[in-house]
Amino acid sequence: MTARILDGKAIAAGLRARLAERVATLPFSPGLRVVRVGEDPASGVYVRNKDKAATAAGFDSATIHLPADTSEAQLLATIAQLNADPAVDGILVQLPLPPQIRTEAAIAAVDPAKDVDGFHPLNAGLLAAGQPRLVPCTPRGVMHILAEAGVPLRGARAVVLGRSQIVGRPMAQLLLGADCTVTIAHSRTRDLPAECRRADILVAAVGRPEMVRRDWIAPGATVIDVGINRRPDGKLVGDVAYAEAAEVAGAITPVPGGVGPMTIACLLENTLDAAIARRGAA
Ligand SMILES: Nc1nc(=O)c2c([nH]1)NC[C@@H]1CN(c3ccc(C(=O)N[C@@H](CCC(=O)O)C(=O)O)cc3)C=[N+]21
Repeated sequence: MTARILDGKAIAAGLRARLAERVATLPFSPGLRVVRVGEDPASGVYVRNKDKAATAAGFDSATIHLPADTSEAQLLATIAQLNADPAVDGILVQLPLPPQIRTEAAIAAVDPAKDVDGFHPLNAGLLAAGQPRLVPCTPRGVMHILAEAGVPLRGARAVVLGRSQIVGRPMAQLLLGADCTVTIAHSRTRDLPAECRRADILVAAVGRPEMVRRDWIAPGATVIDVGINRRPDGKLVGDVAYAEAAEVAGAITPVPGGVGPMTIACLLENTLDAAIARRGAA
């Protein structure tokens, strides 16, 4: 068998087009502000792509770039200004942050109503309580891909590989909310390959290049690769050994062109949701 390729790039383009149509009907431009501290190189590409996508879809998007030696107090003051600015609907503090800033402090400083990353403990807690409000972009994007691909969720066995606050945990909550039987596996899981082989839907989000091999995948399973790792030779690879996995899986997302573009489209979707919730327009 050779797997169906789940084209996240195309699905993201469709989603962005629908969002742009909705934005065009609003009496305002939803405001998105990305706060970047320092020069993390991976963040550079991401911030540029996001800014381009947001502007093209009619959002009022801008990046606030602070120097690498910004103090935590200075960052919190910048966030407070954005919280207070009525034109700003969505705030994203780009991670990773430099070591002098506590990530939890920055995340907790964002007004939960403007937290378009869905990282604030209030939004994480609401999701865990089964009352999702603003949901992290990458897991939201994965749910769109599964829906577009027509993957049955009710009663399906889903294994999420990775337990981060950003992807693994919220991903598991969304799949549970869609009536999957969910396992969260991680670096300390005993016999990881056997655990993964039980999955109808396998979501790999560990950040280890090509860790998931052919024999970790049940024939016909849907494989979602969240990893974006740059190899020493410059090539972008996922957490899944793509070529061999595609020989057993029923469907698989590529890297690049899979989950990554969905993350950006869902950032716009969250920003539109936040804008409508805040301003009461429809
Ligand atoms: N507060 C915060 N929120 C984030 O969502 C966040 C963050 N910080 N820090 C960095 C990571 C990384 N991230 C990516 C999103 C899309 C692509 C993407 O579109 N990738 C393209 C390839 C781009 C390329 O060629 O490098 C693809 O997979 O096809 C990549 C990376 C969001 N992040």
